[in-house]
Amino acid sequence: METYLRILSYARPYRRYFPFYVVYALLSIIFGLLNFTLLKPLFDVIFEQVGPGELEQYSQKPEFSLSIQYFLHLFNHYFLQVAALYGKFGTLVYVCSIIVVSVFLSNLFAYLSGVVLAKVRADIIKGMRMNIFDTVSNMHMGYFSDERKGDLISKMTNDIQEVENSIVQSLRVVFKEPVTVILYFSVLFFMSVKLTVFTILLIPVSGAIIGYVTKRLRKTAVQSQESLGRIVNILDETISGMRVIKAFGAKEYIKDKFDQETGYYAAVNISMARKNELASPISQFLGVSVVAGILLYGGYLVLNNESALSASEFIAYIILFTQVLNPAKEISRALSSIQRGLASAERIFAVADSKPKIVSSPQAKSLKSFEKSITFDQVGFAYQDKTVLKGINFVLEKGRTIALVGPSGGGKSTIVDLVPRFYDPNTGSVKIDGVDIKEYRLDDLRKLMGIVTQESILFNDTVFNNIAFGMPEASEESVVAAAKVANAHEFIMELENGYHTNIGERGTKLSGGQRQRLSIARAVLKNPAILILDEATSALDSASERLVQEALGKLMANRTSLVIAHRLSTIQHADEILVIDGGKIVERGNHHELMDKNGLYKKLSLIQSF
Ligand SMILES: Nc1ncnc2c1ncn2[C@@H]1O[C@H](COP(=O)(O)OP(=O)(O)OP(=O)(O)O)[C@@H](O)[C@H]1O
Repeated sequence: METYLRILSYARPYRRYFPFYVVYALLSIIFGLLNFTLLKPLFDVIFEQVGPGELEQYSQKPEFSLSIQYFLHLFNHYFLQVAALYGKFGTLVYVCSIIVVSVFLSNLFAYLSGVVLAKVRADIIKGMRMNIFDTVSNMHMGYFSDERKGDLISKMTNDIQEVENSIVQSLRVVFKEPVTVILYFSVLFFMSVKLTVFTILLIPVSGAIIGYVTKRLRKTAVQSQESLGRIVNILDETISGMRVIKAFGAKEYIKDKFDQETGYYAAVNISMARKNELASPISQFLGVSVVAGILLYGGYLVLNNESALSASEFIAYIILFTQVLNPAKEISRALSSIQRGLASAERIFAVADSKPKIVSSPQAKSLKSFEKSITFDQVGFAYQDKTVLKGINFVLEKGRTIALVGPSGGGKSTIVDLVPRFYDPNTGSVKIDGVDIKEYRLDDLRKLMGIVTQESILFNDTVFNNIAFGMPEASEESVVAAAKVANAHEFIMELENGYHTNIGERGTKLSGGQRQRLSIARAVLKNPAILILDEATSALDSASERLVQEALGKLMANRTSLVIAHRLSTIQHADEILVIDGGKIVERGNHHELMDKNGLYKKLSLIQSF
């Protein structure tokens, strides 16, 4: 229930539509009901059931009062007048015309209420999507290594779709169908209390049976959505890793994996469908059984003259009752789909409720410029319980470059990730201009930095938008200027549409070196005070390598840079080199000092393995 209400809370901004919906829905129900209440007089006329007493009774117009009695009387008054004037057939035409008009109105209002609901439904889902997207984009980096990507994508697409299909669809059922049932039952009560009490006694029994079936659906729904998450994961890995899969002949392996998961998904869905499909036949069967019961009991009462119902009233009663079955069935069907939707909604809300571990503190200071230095003071860090950094101390002065080198897995990437607060240290602190970076506003801190990663992170967009990423106000000239500094302008101009060429997903239409130069151009345009650079390890051909090196050189010139270095040229130009191994700084100094030391650095440089 709590989850359900929470979904509805997304509709709060649209509550002004609710009165429209209520009015339309009520009118639709009332006009629908009118059809069936016309049946009784119709039968009366056809079966010639109207006695002289009744004729007498309705010959006068009634005194106005706001009661069912008044309207019934008024209706019968006109009805008998029409009957007297036009005869049986004329009355039939009269009744049928009213039926046609009221069916038309009933459906018109049903349509209008549906339109209002569709708007609210679309808005609820949009609100949910935006909410999740926002939450996920605010999460700290660690979250993305803990959560499976496929599962996240699946939650943001399939689960939301499931909520849309089931729960929001059932909104109609929440109001319209129960009101229909209540109104129809009121009329039934009005017609015969005895018979209606009898039918109401039968309903909880059928309700309990249907409830039992639908409750079991939820667990299966969770399994199904989790499996779908894994399917998306495999698909994502397969498509992004197609090159490796083909080269290593791993097609069969990945196919088997996919086959297993889709097989499981199919099995879960079959089991879910079995339960789901059961709901409708069961309610159909129970419904007809109830009608048969009423026929039997009511027929007995009528035959033995124990009921106030006339024969035509009894038939009208039965017909009206069968009309209650439809909304009742809708309610039972909605109950089963709500269970599925709730399972999805819970998965979505688990994401929506995750709290980012790295946020600006409420008293955070603004940080407009970088003046003096970045300091690592006794920094220690662990991923969960795996310690990867211990007692890291260094000072990076403004305008200087520090290069981090060392064997793989030593902790270099982790060190640079602490500067933009992708992670926070467990012990010690990282300071900018003498103040712990946790005390600055996160946005301000990151605005000072430009990051060029080992793999060029490009988006399926134009060259222009990839360079001006996060800077929508950047001018054409500034983007071109940045591209020129990054040695990218020439190749961009050779592309089909120059700066407006779409570079494909992750820039697959470009070469490795071109991708790197685009990433560099992006950093040049941002012109950050602090540059964090993770040099690519993959070797480029010498011409391309020279262009990239030159571009990097220009990017780093007169800038404060923290570089994970793999190129000897970068290392030689660094003011200080920190050799990182096993989470510690094991050697430090410039190139010559370190070569003289005869330690790990010398060993690494001799085998060229930075
Ligand atoms: N998200 C993570 N969760 C758990 N452990 C991690 C995570 N990221 C890295 N590690 C571990 O932390 C250690 C340091 O990794 P890091 O990436 O900082 O090393 P590195 O020196 O940059 O290596 P490389 O040169 O290969 O990129 C490694 O042992 C690695 O297995």
